[in-house]
Amino acid sequence: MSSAIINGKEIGQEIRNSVAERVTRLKEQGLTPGLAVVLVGDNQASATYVRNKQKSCEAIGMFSELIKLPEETTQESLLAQIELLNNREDIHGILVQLPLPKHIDEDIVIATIAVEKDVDGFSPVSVGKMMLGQETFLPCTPFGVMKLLEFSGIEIAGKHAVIVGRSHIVGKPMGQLLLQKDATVTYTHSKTPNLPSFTKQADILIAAVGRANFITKEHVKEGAVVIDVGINRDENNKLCGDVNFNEVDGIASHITPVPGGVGPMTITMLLFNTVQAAENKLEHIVKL
Ligand SMILES: Nc1nc2c(c(=O)[nH]1)N[C@@H](CN(C=O)c1ccc(C(=O)N[C@@H](CCC(=O)O)C(=O)O)cc1)CN2
Ligand SMILES: [Mg+2]
Repeated sequence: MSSAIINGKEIGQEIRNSVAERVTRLKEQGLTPGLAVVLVGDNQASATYVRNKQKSCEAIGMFSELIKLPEETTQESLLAQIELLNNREDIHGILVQLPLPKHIDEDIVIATIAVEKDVDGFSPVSVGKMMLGQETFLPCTPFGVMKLLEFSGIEIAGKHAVIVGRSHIVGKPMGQLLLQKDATVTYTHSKTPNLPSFTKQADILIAAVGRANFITKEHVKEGAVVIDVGINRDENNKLCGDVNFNEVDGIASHITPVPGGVGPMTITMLLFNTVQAAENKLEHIVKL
């Protein structure tokens, strides 16, 4: 029997509909949520993601502004742009599309974004708050995975979640969010010996390694929930995940496809966070 497909396009659309209603309510109160997207250089994939983010904002009535800077932009002038956005009343969320050109220090740039506008949830303060379980913006991809699990009715408490990958934007926060929902979490990575001996124990397996079709049937326990965060190109230049879907289909109880699984949730949760940022501001004004 085939595994149940977790459809990120459908779940994402459902969440976007409710975010759109929140946008309408904010506009009735005279506030249009605004997102600034900063794109440096000419990475084609980044340009596509940024375009999709802007289109998604427009589709739900949010304002978005693209700040497009040339590849040779200095770190100093990028930081100055972010400071300007930090101080703008019409901008509630700021995101800097990653990766940045090599001569720019990503850590310094991200740390410059005002925490109340950090809708990617990447700044050290946002990450610290997340670790402490405090209210903050959660990073969009792991936040989206939590929503996929929730909407699919998958129990997390008491389950063994195994994460493959330890990036700052996916693997590390993913483990934290699952831990906060009472999963037992194991982190694995490229230097983990005998990887299948760990992944085979997973009730929930999160693949975030960035290697095409890396997770095969030998990594997966019968009945596991398999979440594929990878976006890769295979030898035929076809979009594929970190999981060899055809091999794992039928072994897993549930599986996310690529495309159409985790990917659409990343932009959905960005919209969600930006609306939240605008609502926070309105609440602040009301309190004053
Ligand atoms: N500042 C940020 N930079 C980057 C992030 C991020 O969350 N914030 N994540 C990735 C890229 N990314 C968004 O920026 C992103 C990647 C993929 C998708 C997506 O919808 N994927 C589709 C397939 C798209 C395709 O056809 O190529 C899918 O999986 O269905 C959305 C967002 C790195 N940088
Ligand atoms: Mg760099």
